Amino acid sequence: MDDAKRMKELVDKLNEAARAYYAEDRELMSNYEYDKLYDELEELEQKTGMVLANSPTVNVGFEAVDELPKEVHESPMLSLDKTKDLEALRSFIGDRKTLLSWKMDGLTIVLTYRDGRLDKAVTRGNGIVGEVVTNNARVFANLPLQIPCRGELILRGEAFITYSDFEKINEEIEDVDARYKNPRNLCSGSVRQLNNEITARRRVHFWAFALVKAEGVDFHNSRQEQMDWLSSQGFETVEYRVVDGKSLDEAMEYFSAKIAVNDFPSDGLVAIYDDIAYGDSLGTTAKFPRNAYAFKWADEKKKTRLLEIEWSPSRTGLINPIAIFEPVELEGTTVSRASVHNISIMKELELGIGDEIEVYKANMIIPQIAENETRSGVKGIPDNCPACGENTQISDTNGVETLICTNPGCPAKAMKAFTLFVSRDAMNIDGMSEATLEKFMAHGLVHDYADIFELDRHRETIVAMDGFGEKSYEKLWQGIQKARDTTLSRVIYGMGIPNIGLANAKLICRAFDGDLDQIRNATVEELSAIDGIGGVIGASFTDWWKKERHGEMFDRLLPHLNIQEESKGEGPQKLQGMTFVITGSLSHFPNRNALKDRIEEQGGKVTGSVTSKTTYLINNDTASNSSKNKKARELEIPILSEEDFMKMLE
Ligand SMILES: NC(=O)c1ccc[n+]([C@@H]2O[C@H](COP(=O)([O-])OP(=O)(O)OC[C@H]3O[C@@H](n4cnc5c(N)ncnc54)[C@H](O)[C@@H]3O)[C@@H](O)[C@H]2O)c1
Ligand SMILES: [Zn+2]
Repeated sequence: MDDAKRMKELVDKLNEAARAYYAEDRELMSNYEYDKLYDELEELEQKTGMVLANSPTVNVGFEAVDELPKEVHESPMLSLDKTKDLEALRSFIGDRKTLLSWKMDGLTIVLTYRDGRLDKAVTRGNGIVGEVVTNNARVFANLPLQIPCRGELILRGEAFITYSDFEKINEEIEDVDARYKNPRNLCSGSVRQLNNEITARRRVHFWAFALVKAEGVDFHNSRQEQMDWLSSQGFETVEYRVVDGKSLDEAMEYFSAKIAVNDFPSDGLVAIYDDIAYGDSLGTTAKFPRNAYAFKWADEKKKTRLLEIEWSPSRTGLINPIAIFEPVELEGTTVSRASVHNISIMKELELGIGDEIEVYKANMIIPQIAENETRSGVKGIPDNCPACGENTQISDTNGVETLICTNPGCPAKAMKAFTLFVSRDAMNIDGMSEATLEKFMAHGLVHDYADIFELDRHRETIVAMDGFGEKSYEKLWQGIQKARDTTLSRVIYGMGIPNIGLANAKLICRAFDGDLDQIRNATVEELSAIDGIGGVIGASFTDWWKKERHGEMFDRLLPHLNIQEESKGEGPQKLQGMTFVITGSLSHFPNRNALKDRIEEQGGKVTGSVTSKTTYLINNDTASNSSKNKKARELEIPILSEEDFMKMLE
C-alpha cells in the first residue's frame, strides 16, 4: 500500500477512536493499539513530509456531544509530547530544576475561584472548548469550596476515581452495558453528569497539577512554590519530585516501584521545568507546550503460548473470557492470565488455543494481550453457561459483542441479587462483603434472603471457614442483628424488582402508608396514580408480585425484621454516604438537631468529631482556627458554611 493511502486510513481510524474516547466515553481499541497506530502515522508523516489536515498528530481531543453548557478556555489546553525513552527524558531535563509528577489518567479540569469561592469548573474538552461542570465539581470528595485566597485563581488538575472505588461503583451498576471499562472512563462519565447527585456518589477526587493564574501572589518564578502554595490553600496536589538529569534515576526508581501499588490511575510521568519564565519563553507547537514532556512506561512485553480461554460467569449474567497462558515474568511478577474483555476483542485478535501471543502489563499493572502472532481464529465459544449449564447467547451492543447466560435463575446471577439485598441502601449489613456471600453460597448456607438472618444455625461451619474466625463471625452476626431494624422501602428495594430503586420504593410505601397488604396487591392504575411512578414502573412492580415464589420469599423474610416507619425525606437522597460534623453557631437552622435531621433525611450521617471518615465539616466560621477547623484542614476535609450546605442540597 502506498504511504499516502495508509496515512489516510490511519487518520480515519485514529479519529474514529478518538471521537469515541473523548466525546462518548467509549473505547474502540486499547490505548496500546491507539498509540501503536499513532506512532506509525507519525513516522509516515516524517518520512513523507506530509501531514493531512485532520491528522490527530496536530489536533487535540474531540468535542463533547452531550448537553452540558460549553465554554471557551482562556488559554488552550494542549496535549503533551511523549517519550518512552528515558534518555530522551534525561536530555529534555538537562541540568535544569524539573518537577516530575504522576501523569494522571482521569479527566482534566480547569477551576476558577473568585472571592475565595469555587466559581467555575470546565473540562478540557477538545482543548479549545470545554464543558462547564461547576455543580459536579462542588461535590468532589476533596475539593475546597472556600479558600483563603481572595483574588482570582485559575488552576488545572485531574479528576479521578481510585481503582478500589472503581471496582465498587462498577459492581453497583446493574445494567451490564452501562458499566465502565476503567477508572478514566468512569470518572469522565461521573463528572459529565447533568445531575450532580450521581457525581457525589462516585467519590471523585481532584489533584491539582498546574497553576495558571493567582492574582496578587508572587511565586518567585518557581512552579514548586506554586504547588506548595496550592496545598496551603487546601488543594490536594499531584505528588511530584524535584529532579535534574543526575537525580533522575533515583526518582524513576521511586516512581516505578510505586506505580504497581498506587490506588489512583496514572499512565506515566510528566516533567515540567521549575523556571516559569524560561518555560514560557520556549512557546508551544501546534499541539504541545515546549516546557513539559511526558514519559510513558515502555511496556515490557513477553512472548508466550495461549493454553486456554476460561469463561468466567459473573453475577450480571455476563460471561467474561479470560486468557490463560504459559506463565511469564512481567515487571517483576509472574503472570499467567489476562482478561480479554469481550468477544469483539477476541475476534479482533483472532485468538485461538495454542496461539503464540505477546503479553504486557498496561501501565505496569493490568496484564493484557498486545499481539497474536499466529492468529488461528476464535473457536469454541461455549453454548452453555459454566455456572448453570443453560444456553448462552451472544449479545451485540453498539458493535461490541459479549457472551451472556440466558437463565434468569443462574446461580451466578443469584449472587448478584444477594449483593443488592445486603447493600447499603437496602438491608445495609455491615461486614457482609461479596466475597463472604460467595463463600456462604458455595457452602450451601444461603439459598434465600431469610437464610441470612438464620446464619447462627451454621455458626460452627462459618467459624471454621477459611479466612473466618470467632471474631469476624461475631462482627458479622452483630451487623445482621442491626440490619433487622429497617424500613419497608429498603426491603422492597432490596428485592431487586426491575425499575424499583430506593426512591421509587419510598414513593410507593408512602403512598400506601406502609400498608404491606395494599402494597403487594396494588394495581397498575393505583400505582401510576402516584406522582413519580408511571405505567411502566407500575407494571414492573405488579408483575414481580404476581410470581408466587416472590411472595413466599418475602413472607419467609418478614418475621426476621422489625419494620419501622419510613423517614420523612422526600425525593432522592442527595447526601447518601456522606458524613458530616457540625460545629459553631447556626443561623439558618434553629438548632443543630434541625440540621442533623435535614442531613439524615437526605441519607447523610452526623458524627461528633472530625476524622478521616468525615466528608464535610459544617462551620459558619470557615476561616477560624478552631480545633475542628484545624483538624479538617489537616485532613483536607472541606469546611462548609450553612449557605454552602444549602446550595449543595439545591
Ligand atoms: N483507546 C483509544 O481509542 C484512545 C483514543 C484517543 C486517545 N487515547 C489515549 O490518550 C492518549 C492521548 O491523550 P491526550 O492527548 O488527551 O493527553 P496526553 O496523554 O497528551 O496527556 C496530556 C494531558 O495530561 C494531563 N495531565 C495529567 N497529569 C498531569 C500532570 N501531572 N501534569 C501535567 N499534565 C497532566 C493534562 O491535562 C495534559 O494536557 C493516547 O496516548 C492514548 O493512549 C486512546
Ligand atoms: Zn448461567
